[in-house]
Amino acid sequence: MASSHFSLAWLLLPHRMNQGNSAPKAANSVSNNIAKILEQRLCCMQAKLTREMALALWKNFLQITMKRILQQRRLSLYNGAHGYEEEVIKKKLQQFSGGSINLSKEDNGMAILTLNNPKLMNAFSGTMMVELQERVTELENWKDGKGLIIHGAGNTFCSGSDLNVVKEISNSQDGMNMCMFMQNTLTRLMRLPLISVALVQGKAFGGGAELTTACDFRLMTPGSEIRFVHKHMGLVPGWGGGARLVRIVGSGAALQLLGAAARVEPERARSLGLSEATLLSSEETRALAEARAWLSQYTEGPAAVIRAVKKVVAAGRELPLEAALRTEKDIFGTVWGGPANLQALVRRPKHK
Ligand SMILES: CC[C@@H](C(=O)O)C(=O)SCCNC(=O)CCNC(=O)[C@H](O)C(C)(C)COP(=O)(O)OP(=O)(O)OC[C@H]1O[C@@H](n2cnc3c(N)ncnc32)[C@H](O)[C@@H]1OP(=O)(O)O
Repeated sequence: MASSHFSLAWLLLPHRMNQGNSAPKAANSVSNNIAKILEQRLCCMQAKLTREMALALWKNFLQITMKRILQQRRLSLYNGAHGYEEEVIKKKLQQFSGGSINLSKEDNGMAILTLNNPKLMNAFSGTMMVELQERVTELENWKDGKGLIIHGAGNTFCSGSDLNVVKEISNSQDGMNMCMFMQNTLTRLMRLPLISVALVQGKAFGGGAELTTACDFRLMTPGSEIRFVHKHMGLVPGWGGGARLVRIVGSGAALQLLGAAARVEPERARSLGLSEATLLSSEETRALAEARAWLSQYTEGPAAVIRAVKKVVAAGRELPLEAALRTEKDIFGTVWGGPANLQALVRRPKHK
């Protein structure tokens, strides 16, 4: 605005000064000088404005980037202080390609994350581990999101880590770094302000079984199974699936499932509280439609409220009581007097 006013004045000035015609030379020289001074000032101001705008944009960019990095650090478990070398393990994982992790975000606030490596029963290649981290970052930055369904391509969920990769990184340093990398990603996944569902079709084995526990709910199709096969691989869960399983089914049942590498079919999963429901269809498209319908009962409504619901529950699930209560207070503050709250006060619904 300011710069356009100045340009206008500068354009008008010589014309005005020439109107009288009484002392043309002197007037011309004065007008030229004034014009020059104005031109110089204008240039200075434009340069200053451009500099200020660039600086403001840069500051804004830095603030957003810092906020994101801090948010990721806050939501993650491991950083350099824990001997975790993210860039080292990422570089390593990038060497083992295959498959992909696909994300589709829908206008209704629901996202579908597809584990896509059907040739290997959707086992996680190195690049898929890195892609999962990227997709989680994308979901963290999706402010309209309310729900998430994770499923596998080709009618099966996931058979864990790609054993070809496991073999290549079987030394202790790589193993620890991969473990911390996946724990960070799955912890951030679990803490997303989205209500998440693992749709288990076919097999969820090893790391695949662990991934299901990072979701709020599990739905199973007829004939599917969840199996923590780690013991048979001479391992224990390392992606956080052991700790989360204890919180879902209790320590006794977790010990049974891990200790026997037991096959958990839909009925047993339901009775243990590991699965919320058994779907009617085991056909890929129909099962996904059923999962959407099931999830939509929790995601209908304004995003701000649904996300607040998930945040309150996540705090209650993870934090000691006093910290959870304080967090609940803060989250309450984000919805109290908000649009949905004010509209409800006008509507005064009866909750019959
Ligand atoms: C820390 C590591 C730990 C973790 O992350 O927590 C792990 O996850 S370790 C991996 C644990 N998973 C396994 O050990 C699964 C091993 N695979 C199987 O038991 C079976 O393949 C199956 C998943 C039960 C499927 O059996 P089936 O339906 O009979 O199919 P195929 O066996 O013919 O499998 C097709 C094809 O896929 C390959 N495959 C399957 N899983 C993996 C895997 N995890 N890594 C690498 N490759 C895998 C399988 O070998 C077949 O390939 P081809 O032999 O070339 O046909």
